[in-house]
This record gives sequence, C-alpha cells and structure tokens, in this order.
Amino acid sequence: MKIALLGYGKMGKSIETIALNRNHTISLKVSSATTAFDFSNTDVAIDFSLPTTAVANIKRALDAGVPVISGTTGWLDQYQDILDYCKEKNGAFLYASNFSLGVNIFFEINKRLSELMSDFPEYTTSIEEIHHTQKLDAPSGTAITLAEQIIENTNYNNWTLDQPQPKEILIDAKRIENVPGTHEITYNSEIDAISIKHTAHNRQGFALGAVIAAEWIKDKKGVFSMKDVLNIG
Ligand SMILES: NC(=O)C1=CN([C@@H]2O[C@H](COP(=O)(O)OP(=O)(O)OC[C@H]3O[C@@H](n4cnc5c(N)ncnc54)[C@H](O)[C@@H]3O)[C@@H](O)[C@H]2O)C=CC1
Ligand SMILES: O=C(O)C1=N[C@H](C(=O)O)C[C@H](O)C1
Repeated sequence: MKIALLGYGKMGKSIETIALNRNHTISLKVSSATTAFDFSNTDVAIDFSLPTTAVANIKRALDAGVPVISGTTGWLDQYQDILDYCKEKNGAFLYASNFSLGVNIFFEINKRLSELMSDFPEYTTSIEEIHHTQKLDAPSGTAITLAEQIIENTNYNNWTLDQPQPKEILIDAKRIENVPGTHEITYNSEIDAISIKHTAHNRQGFALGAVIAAEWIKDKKGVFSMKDVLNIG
C-alpha cells in the first residue's frame, strides 16, 4: 500500500518505521502547508500534523479521492464540517483521539466503570492526563473522549481544566518532559478511591494502530472509528 504522511514529526516518523516493516511504501511526506500535495501515487493518507493544519490536510486528501485517517487532536470543533465534506465527496474518513489497542480497550473499561458508578453519587470523578512538553493542545484528545464517555453514562454534563462546578469533571492536564501519554480516571469518596490507568511506554502503539486503520480503510467509503477497525466492545 502507498501511504501519504500528512505530518512528518514524532508520529509521522514512527508511522513510517512501522509502515515500512509491514511492506508498505511512503508516497508523500508533508511537513508544512507549502509542501506540494501530490496524491497521484497514494492509496491512503495518514494525518498526524497540527491542530491548525489537520482540517485543510484532510480536505486535500478527500478532494483527491484518497481515504484519510487522522490522529491529530485539537481540531474537533470542525469535526461535523469534515463529516459533511467526506459525505459530499463520497470519500472515506476515520478519526481517533487514540489509535493504540491498549487505549481502545481502556475506553471500553471506562464506559463500563462509568455505568457502574452512575448509581453512586458519593464518588467524585476526575481525570489526570500527562504528556510531553511539546504537546500543543490541552486537554488531550484521549482525555476528552474519556470525559465524553463518562458524561454519556452519568449525571456529569461537562468537563473543565480548572475549578469544577457541580456536574463538571476536572481534567488535570500535566506536561512533563518525554512522557508519551498517561491517562488515569479516579472515582474518589470520603471512604475510598477507585482508579483505572493507561500508560503508553512509547509511541509504537499509536503508530501501529494508525497503520492498521489505514490498511483497513483502503477500499472503503464512509466515516469510521477505531471500533469498526478493532471489533472490540
Ligand atoms: N490519535 C493518536 O493516537 C495520537 C495523536 N497524536 C496527535 O498527533 C498530532 C501530531 O503529534 P506529533 O507527531 O507528536 O507532533 P509533532 O509536532 O512531532 O509533528 C507535527 C508535524 O506536523 C508538521 N506540519 C506543520 N504544518 C503542517 C502541514 N500544513 N501539514 C502537515 N504537517 C505539518 C510539523 O512540521 C511537525 O513536524 C498531535 O495533534 C497529537 O496530539 C499524537 C500521538 C497519538
Ligand atoms: O500529543 C500526543 O503525544 C498524544 N496525543 C493524543 C491525545 O491528545 O490524546 C494521544 C496520545 O495520548 C499522545
């Protein structure tokens, strides 16, 4: 398969290594908006760029009739616009806030735990996420997905980075040198605390998941999620 890398930073480079190991080739590497976007020799595009560049990159791939997956976070206020655009172009698109198998299993555990905890209002829910200091967005896309799952199953109706009001989940976003990505959800009461935690040891899980998603979407049309790819939950 011929893969275009829209974004050739930490993730783009990890994806390249895994894609080559799985006998794919890299047809295009984009590092800035001024790079020529020539999709003529591309089967699937993978966007891991910046919150400010993801939407334009995804639209360029859809314009060229190339299925595109995006792991870039921090642009989801325009998610519906991309869904409409994908439909208009009869294209294929998949976004995931986190492509790793481990986190996608963790999402299922988070859903189940939040269902159980919805009957116990004496517990206060909070999320901690820790990432490297180069990360541009806060909270992480993964923390937002986790919060949205909890909101769907409980009386919480929003998340906040600071000073939670009743019915708001606190997301404590910490930035520490070289941390690939850690997420922990805690239910705390006066009596005890229950926590679940996912720790990425490196970026391989994100990159492998992205390549597997690219292999999966190659000949499809429509809008998909990692649930479709991994068949879990
Ligand atoms: N969904 C997931 O599983 C994961 C998502 N991410 C997200 O992926 C994104 C990228 O992460 P990293 O690779 O760590 O960041 P990075 O900063 O190392 O790489 C981003 C690259 O995009 C390049 N760039 C700038 N303008 C561009 C343009 N117009 N088109 C394409 N590329 C352009 C920059 O030169 C830079 O090299 C972030 O939003 C991050 O939150 C990161 C890891 C996993
Ligand atoms: O920026 C990162 O590095 C990561 N971003 C994603 C997010 O915002 O959730 C996924 C992962 O945690 C690493």
